[in-house]
Amino acid sequence: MSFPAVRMRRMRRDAFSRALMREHTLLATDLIMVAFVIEGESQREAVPSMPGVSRLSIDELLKLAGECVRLGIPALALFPSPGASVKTEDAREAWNPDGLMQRATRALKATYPDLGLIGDVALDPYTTHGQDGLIDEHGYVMNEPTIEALIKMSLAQAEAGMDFVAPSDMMDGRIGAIREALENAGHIHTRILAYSAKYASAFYGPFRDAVGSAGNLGKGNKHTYQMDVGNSDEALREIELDIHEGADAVMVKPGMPYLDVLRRVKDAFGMPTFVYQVSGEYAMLKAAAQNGWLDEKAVVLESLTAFKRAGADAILTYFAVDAARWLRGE
Ligand SMILES: NCc1[nH]cc(CCC(=O)O)c1CC(=O)O
Ligand SMILES: [Mg+2]
Repeated sequence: MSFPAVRMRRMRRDAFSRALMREHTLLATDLIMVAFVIEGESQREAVPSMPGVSRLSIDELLKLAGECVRLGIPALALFPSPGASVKTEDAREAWNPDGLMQRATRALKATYPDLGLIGDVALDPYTTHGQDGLIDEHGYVMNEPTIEALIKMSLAQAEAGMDFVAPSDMMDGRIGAIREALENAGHIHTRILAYSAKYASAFYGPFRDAVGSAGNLGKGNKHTYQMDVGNSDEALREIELDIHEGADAVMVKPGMPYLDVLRRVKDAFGMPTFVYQVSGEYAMLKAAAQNGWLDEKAVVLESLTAFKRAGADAILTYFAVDAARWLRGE
């Protein structure tokens, strides 16, 4: 059957039939807000490379959490920006029971027990060298010693009440090791969101400014553990391993340049599949909008809908609060 019997434009003519045939609709419940946490009180430090994003002290974080709850955003992903004074070669502050993440988690859980909390598990905010793991004398990130540190970090977060630990480090075998440690400690409900297919991307630049690891990393890079940009079969192998090691949800990161990977992952495994619209994606959209070159609301909602179309079950995005407000017409 062809033209004129088939006129694709017939269904597009009116808003009601466009609505009826729409395959994917973005909801506030698809979104995970991302926040950077700092010490202090009443502190909001603007991140210059991410206009509109601030690092928040715990009391300010509580206000953001309240807004997430009001808007129906199910979860908040926490990233610590602990400051230079606690950074060490061995990152030991990461598992201090009274460290920043642990205090933030307890405060949030006390006030908003139903808001899901996702804790980043990686050493980069806590190391003097800015790598996600512990390094040997050549600067190579050592796999097993790093896993031992990540286990301690995960247990500290779980103990504080974190709902999801989210290892973003890309060490081999860490999901299984963390799962076993959580089970042995009785944390049978703590979920693991595995950053399984995490690429060595230049789109993380503004994030490294935000958590204060950029200066420490210097000219270093993360190519010996994060994935090569040219690969997607490898992403499927990474995801499969993490599923077998006990991940509850898997992640593809970055987002917009990796929609093909997202689709392959969702099709291959049918796992809860999350995607991260990272800091550089935020900065790109924001900068163009601030120049008047793009319509911010339109492009942000379009980009988030595209993640759903590509197979994402949930989206970590710095735009979560804005997007949820726009979806309600606020
Ligand atoms: N463990 C580090 C980490 N966790 C999340 C991001 C990036 C997030 C973003 O760019 O928004 C990074 C940066 C990196 O791998 O260097
Ligand atoms: Mg892996």
